[in-house]
Amino acid sequence: MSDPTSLAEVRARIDALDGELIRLLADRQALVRHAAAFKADEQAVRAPGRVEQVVQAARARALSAGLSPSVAEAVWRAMIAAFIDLELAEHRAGASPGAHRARLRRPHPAHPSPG
Ligand SMILES: O=C(O)C(=O)C[C@]1(C(=O)O)C=C[C@H](O)C=C1
Repeated sequence: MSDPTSLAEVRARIDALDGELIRLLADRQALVRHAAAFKADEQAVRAPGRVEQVVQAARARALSAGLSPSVAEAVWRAMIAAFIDLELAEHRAGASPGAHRARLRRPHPAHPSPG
């Protein structure tokens, strides 16, 4: 990666990377929602053993990619916590990923779609 020559360039490159991260996170979210549909209860949704496995894998990958392992761990723990909240909400609603998408497409009562 070439060195940026101004703060504006740094920020433009960060914005571009954020766009890629958002696309990747949307793909990850779709998989997480499918995972929720295979789980029987809240304990299975939380899966603390799996969380530790994913975090340790992120630390190891970070190390070989030149990313600080502690930054990777903090980011992964925050991301997984958010996905667990999403899975729990889906579980409590008793919804499949398809049903959830249908719910998301429905206009919010406070913000009806125009026309
Ligand atoms: O692996 C799972 O079971 C997931 O639901 C994915 C995921 C994750 O975001 O990596 C989310 C919630 C936890 O249960 C564990 C891991």
